[in-house]
Amino acid sequence: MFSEEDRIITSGMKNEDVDIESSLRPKSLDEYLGQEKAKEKLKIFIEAAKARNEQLDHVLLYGPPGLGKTTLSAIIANEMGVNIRITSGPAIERAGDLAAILTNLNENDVLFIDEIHRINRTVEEILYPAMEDFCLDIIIGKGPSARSIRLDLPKFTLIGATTRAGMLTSPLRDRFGVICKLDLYKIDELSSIVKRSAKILGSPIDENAAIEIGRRSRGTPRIANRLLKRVRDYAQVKGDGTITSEVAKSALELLEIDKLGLDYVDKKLMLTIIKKFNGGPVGLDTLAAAIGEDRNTIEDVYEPYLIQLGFIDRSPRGRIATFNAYEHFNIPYKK
Ligand SMILES: Nc1ncnc2c1ncn2[C@@H]1O[C@H](COP(=O)(O)OP(=O)(O)OP(=O)(O)O)[C@@H](O)[C@H]1O
Ligand SMILES: [Mg+2]
Repeated sequence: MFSEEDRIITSGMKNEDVDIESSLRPKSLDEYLGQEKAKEKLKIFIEAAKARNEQLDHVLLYGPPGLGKTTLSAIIANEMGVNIRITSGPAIERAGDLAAILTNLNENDVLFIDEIHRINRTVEEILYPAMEDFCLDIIIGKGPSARSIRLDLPKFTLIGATTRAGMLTSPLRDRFGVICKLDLYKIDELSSIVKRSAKILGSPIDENAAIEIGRRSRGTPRIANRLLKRVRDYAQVKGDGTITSEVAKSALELLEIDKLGLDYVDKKLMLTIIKKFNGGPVGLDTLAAAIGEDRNTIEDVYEPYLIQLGFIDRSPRGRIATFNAYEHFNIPYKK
């Protein structure tokens, strides 16, 4: 019925995002709102590396999609005053592809590998010595005459991004000196992001409207920006372009986003636990089969927000719907 493309609150990228995205992307750590813990750590390490005139240690960023991993990587390179080369795990097919990228880096550059958990085994093995000793071991020739030569690489910083650190092999994970977890954003942080974006887009917005949009953004800046763009269209057509809280509310209602930002997949997931499995516990695989979604998608995309809302508890025996969830869906709680 619906595809992922139709979901306005998908945290994945859509085509329309590409052009506006770049204008909304913060360029420095100070412009990057929220994620105070990660920012504080990074500030110190960046300052220290710069003072020593060295490359920054390798950084692993993990967290749900749309929280700003790509943005943060570009900011790190910017703050270090170096170039960034962007690629992704699935894009590097052969060991030779990675070797070509690595040998073309300049001293202290950042190599950003998105979805690093999807890198293949042979490519991953090239990364180990590259990350640890900044060298490549290349085998030349075949059979008895084969020999291995070492090629020195420029000192570089690898920034890896993944939705879950647990999906990385431990030898790879152990080679990152800085590990930063990005958390879902709080409503006030999201409303600040909305206000910042509205300013860049040239749309006047009320404080309460910004909060209203923030509240329905599932803790995710990418969704906050997308909702803002839709609400802005509505304000332009139905009003004078100013985003008041009335305008925001009507627009969001029209988009069928409920007041917590839940959409039909979230509802289906919660109501399946509540009605079909009597509130749980229900195992992840069983739940995934019941709602026709992939188990990884449930874990990475839907569950983090439902857990933050306190709608789902994880127990060793499976997922449980909480009192809050029953209350939200107006279903009498019987436990
Ligand atoms: N801390 C922030 N402050 C302001 N805007 C932000 C922040 N984080 C992200 N954004 C905005 O959200 C958008 C999405 O961020 P980004 O593409 O970096 O997410 P991501 O975590 O890399 O997502 P994915 O995991 O899907 O690749 C960006 O265009 C940016 O404008
Ligand atoms: Mg990204």
